Amino acid sequence: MPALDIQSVSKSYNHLLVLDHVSAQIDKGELVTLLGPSGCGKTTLLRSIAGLADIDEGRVILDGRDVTKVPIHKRGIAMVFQSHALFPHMSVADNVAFGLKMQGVAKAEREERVKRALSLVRLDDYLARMPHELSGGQQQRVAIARAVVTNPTALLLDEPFGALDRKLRETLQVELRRLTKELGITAIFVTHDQEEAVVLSDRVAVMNAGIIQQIAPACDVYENPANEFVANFMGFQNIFDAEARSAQQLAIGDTVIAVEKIEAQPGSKVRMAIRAERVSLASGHREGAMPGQISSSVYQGEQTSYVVDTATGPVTARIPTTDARFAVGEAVSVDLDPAAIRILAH
Ligand SMILES: Nc1ncnc2c1ncn2[C@@H]1O[C@H](COP(=O)(O)OP(=O)(O)OP(=O)(O)O)[C@@H](O)[C@H]1O
Repeated sequence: MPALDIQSVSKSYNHLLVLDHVSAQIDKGELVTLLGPSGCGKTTLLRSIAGLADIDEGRVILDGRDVTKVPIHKRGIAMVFQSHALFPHMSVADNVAFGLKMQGVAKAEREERVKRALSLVRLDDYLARMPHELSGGQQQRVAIARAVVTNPTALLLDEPFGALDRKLRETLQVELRRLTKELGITAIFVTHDQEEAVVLSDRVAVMNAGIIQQIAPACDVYENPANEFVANFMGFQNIFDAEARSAQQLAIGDTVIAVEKIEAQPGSKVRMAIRAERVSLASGHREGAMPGQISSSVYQGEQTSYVVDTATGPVTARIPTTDARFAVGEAVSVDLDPAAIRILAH
């Protein structure tokens, strides 16, 4: 039985369909991220699970219990938001103890659980501090401790690290993952940052226009996008038309490439994707390779990104800067790594 079963949930705001029959099953102890562009419905889905938004259709089942009509405070859910919603006039310990107090947990047990929760977020020594005496990252750690201390059936996090700098975000991502795994908490994390989703998740649900486009382990979404939207969103810089010549041959313009396997009828048009890191370049035109001309280059530190004009259109190649030696206007051969070519579903 899944810990959370989202069954065909739909929601509209002013006749605009924001969630379109969304379904997903999440196992106990699993960390799933909802990833997608601004406005795709991530927060609305999270709020629907929490009971903060009424849904028009569908059901939300938590631990086998239909909670569709159950108010938020009776769902056993804890939430963490982007802005630190700590009580400003309460100490760190009192902030974390608040939910337990509401549940009527006795003082001695409360103190014990608050200490453990704060130790899990490495804030053992901060019990007596006030929120304004903490950094932004520490405040978010307190918010997480406050959320997990009540042993929620699910922990819902809405871009909790959105306001923090990159380095701190990375630290907190690792900590959050460790914490949820240690406690066996089922968690759903909203983000629009694909790197964050890949680092954190057991599975990533990529959303667009109120629909989950793909829900799969992070490496699958990253390496085997289900369709063009997911490929684009997961950073495939090169997406173009091609033709399946046979089960193992793909024609891109006049260039024919041997690939491992194509699931398409010979002669049919397909859309293909390849990451810029899997495209290599060589000076001059070589027989059998795709000919092109360098149109721009951007230095990116360890790597340099080139855009090459080809008969198929622009192709982006990202190669180690130490190997980069191409001038704008130079004629080059473009090689696509056959193992890295992905054929996209329509
Ligand atoms: N209370 C509301 N009333 C009317 N429209 C709303 C309301 N809440 C959200 N919307 C609309 O629903 C759509 C989805 O919003 P939602 O906040 O779920 O997106 P999101 O994917 O979380 O975006 P972001 O990453 O920008 O937070 C948007 O078009 C938004 O304008």
